[in-house]
Amino acid sequence: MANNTVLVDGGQLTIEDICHIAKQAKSLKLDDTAFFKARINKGAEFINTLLREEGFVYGVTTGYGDSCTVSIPMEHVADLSRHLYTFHGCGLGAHFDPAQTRAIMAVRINSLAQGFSGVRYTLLERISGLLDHDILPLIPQEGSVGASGDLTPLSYLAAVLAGEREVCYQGQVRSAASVFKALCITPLTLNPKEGLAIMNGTAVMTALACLAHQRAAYLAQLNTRITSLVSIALQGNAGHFDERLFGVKPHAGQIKVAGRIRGDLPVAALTGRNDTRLQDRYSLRCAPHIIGVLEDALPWFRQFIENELNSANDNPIIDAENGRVLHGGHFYGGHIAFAMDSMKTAVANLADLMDRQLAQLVDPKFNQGLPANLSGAKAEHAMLNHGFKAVQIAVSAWTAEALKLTMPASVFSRSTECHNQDKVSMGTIAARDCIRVLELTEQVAAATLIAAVQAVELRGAGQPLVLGANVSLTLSQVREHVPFLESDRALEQPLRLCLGLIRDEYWSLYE
Ligand SMILES: N[C@@H](Cc1ccc(O)cc1)C(=O)O
Repeated sequence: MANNTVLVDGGQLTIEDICHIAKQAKSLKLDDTAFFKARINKGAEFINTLLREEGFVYGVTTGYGDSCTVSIPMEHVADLSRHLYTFHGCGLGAHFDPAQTRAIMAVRINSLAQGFSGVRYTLLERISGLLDHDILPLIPQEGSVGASGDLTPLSYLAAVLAGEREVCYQGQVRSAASVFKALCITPLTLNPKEGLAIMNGTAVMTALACLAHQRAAYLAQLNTRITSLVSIALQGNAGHFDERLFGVKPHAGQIKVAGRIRGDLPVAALTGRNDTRLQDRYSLRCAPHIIGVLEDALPWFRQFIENELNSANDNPIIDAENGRVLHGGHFYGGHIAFAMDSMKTAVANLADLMDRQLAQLVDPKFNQGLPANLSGAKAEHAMLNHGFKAVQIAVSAWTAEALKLTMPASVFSRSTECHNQDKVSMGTIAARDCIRVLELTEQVAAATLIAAVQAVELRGAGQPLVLGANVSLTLSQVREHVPFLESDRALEQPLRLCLGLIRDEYWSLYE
């Protein structure tokens, strides 16, 4: 398999696979072997057999959810999928961006490829075809309770496959019908179970969770490097990251963070006892204990996310092999809800940590002799210049906004749909909150990184510092893009630039 493709064959995908497809670093390749096609088609054929022999299948010859007691006469069965995506066309709010939309499509196709949804191979091919052409359904973000699946947002994928609603194609919003016509794509008439199979799962929240996991992992490393810079700039006590010290409280992620900071600090700082200050404030001394929580949680987040990603999250489950239709609640996104609620809390704690680190850097009462607000102005203009004062205020605002979003979404279950869905996950809201918390925390990181680099340079102005290779690399990689702040400057542009670099994972951090 060429390594610029991700094979979807009913096997296991990783978070990275989904992120690669989302960012177009790799393309999705659907298994086209006769074996796989037959395995998938067997489910669709089994539904036809059931219809012929028994004349009854939930969601095929019945209404949906609480309306399952309503029977659909055979002559109307073919219209049911169209009705399903049509009445769910009520999403509101901003649309998912292109990367998120690709991730959603890839996650859904992978669930259908498990072979338990009773859809035709053709349906998988059509979703994969949309990804190949980068025809992206315009999906509104709001309107899923994340338990009866992401029904409403996924109805936009179902409708587009049928040639309805709008897509984003080559950067423009156009009707799906016009794009299909231009590319000679025939709209797909969905089979009776296919509308439900596309919509009755957790693809939206799981896709966001994959993207969030990658961003959170990078932020944990970036916050670690920033902590090293802050410690150097504040002449911190390197002994706080001592190997033996962490050996006696052995959380693996915490040990990893302490080790990374230790590796970043100049060797001289590690040898002696810090005689100027015994104990730094908690935002330095406890940084491994804060970042370490996220580092330790990332593996279990991954386990939850990848399990969901590689599952048949649908209902009913069509077990063609054993000739059974299994009715359950696999559309319920409880694991993703919990992972996202937890991740947003751990990430917002990083925002809070960096906010406190920056507060120390700018404050002449605590910054060990650095200029107020880290202003780099020469003495004759010092009184005019305010350096990072407004940036620090903005960081406090972004941090407050991130912290405010940590209210768990999963505890806000509402009994809905005539009390059929009387307990729901709210996982999609949790995932959207998590993405927003990540955005805000990246803003905090961009500002703190620029300020910390300035602080290290100011510290070195009197007597040049001996810096380790990692830290020197970060300094030069920041300085390639953001010059030293001597006289007051509007910092929006460098902040935006830095934010883009964080999102592209530009800085080399740790192995
Ligand atoms: N998730 C429901 C199906 C459903 C679909 C659409 C609805 O509007 C409501 C319910 C089930 O599988 O039981």
